[in-house]
Amino acid sequence: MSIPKAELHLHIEGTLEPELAFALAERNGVDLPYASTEELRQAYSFSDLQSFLDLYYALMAVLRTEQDFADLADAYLARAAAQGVRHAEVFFDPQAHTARGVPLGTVVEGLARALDRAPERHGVSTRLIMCFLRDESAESALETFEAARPHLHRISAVGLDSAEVGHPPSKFRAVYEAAAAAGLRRVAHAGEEGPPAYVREALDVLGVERIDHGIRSMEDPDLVARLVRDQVPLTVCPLSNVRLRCVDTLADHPLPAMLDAGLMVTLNSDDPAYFGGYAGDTFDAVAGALPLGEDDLRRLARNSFLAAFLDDDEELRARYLAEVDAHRF
Ligand code: HPA
Ligand SMILES: [Zn+2]
Repeated sequence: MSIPKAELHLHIEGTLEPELAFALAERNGVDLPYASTEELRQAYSFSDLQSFLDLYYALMAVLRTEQDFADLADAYLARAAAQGVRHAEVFFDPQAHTARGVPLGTVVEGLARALDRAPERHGVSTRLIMCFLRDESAESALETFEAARPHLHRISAVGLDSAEVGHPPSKFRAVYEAAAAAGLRRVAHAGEEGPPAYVREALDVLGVERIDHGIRSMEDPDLVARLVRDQVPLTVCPLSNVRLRCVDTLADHPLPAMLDAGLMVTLNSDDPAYFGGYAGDTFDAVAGALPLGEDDLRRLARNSFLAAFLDDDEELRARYLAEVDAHRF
């Protein structure tokens, strides 16, 4: 679906398509334990978040140089633009790379090379969001933040991702305080596999402005009432939820109930190379499987720009919103 949209929940490492993984493996002399792209694709069958993360981190071995990160981001931006994405807020996982000996500067400067030219090359504006791995220690997150200080002019926000259960947001209070003091915006994954209490903690302890996923909030009516009252954006990823078995089938997804409840929901692709679709594919899939009308789809697209970190360019946000309003299905 080509309606103009912002992508607010997108892990750049999750856009690594099998073809690019093999090309980078060859360029860098990295051995992949798969004979072909088809064999690799067949491994994309997940039982939960952890089973996905194991493959996701393993494949990152092919990403080594600035050019690799630039090529990865440029390939994503081209695909996103072709599916109506006008603005992309891109997550990256620095610790997944520094742990393999790839310097943080290589990652940030490589990604920035592609992001900087995205407006002319692809007609896409961008922001970069640095995520901490919640299954690593709080000290490691703080060290990562300190290492990122020379690059903060490139980074708009911090986020929190990886294995959720057993790693509550409160573990990261200190690094979120440091990020806020440095003027960064704050988001966090919460309520994907973890309980509604993690969503509350992300808001109350970490001071986040948006919740990534947040679908399990629906189990807690008081929390839903608060999220509606404050219009806290939830970056929902239905294809991810089905592939990681947080939801049985797309037809069972709580997206319509979330919209009915008055929640500020946006639609996103999370790790599109692994979960079966980019932003436009995700709009197509939910439109096909769920009782959503054109008004709902337009609302989801409007929400994506309203929830975007475009406060420093309200003119651009207004232009995007006007494009959504002018869209004909
Ligand atoms: O959906 C996700 N959840 C947590 N961590 C992640 N890292 C990439 N995708 C995800
Ligand atoms: Zn995610």
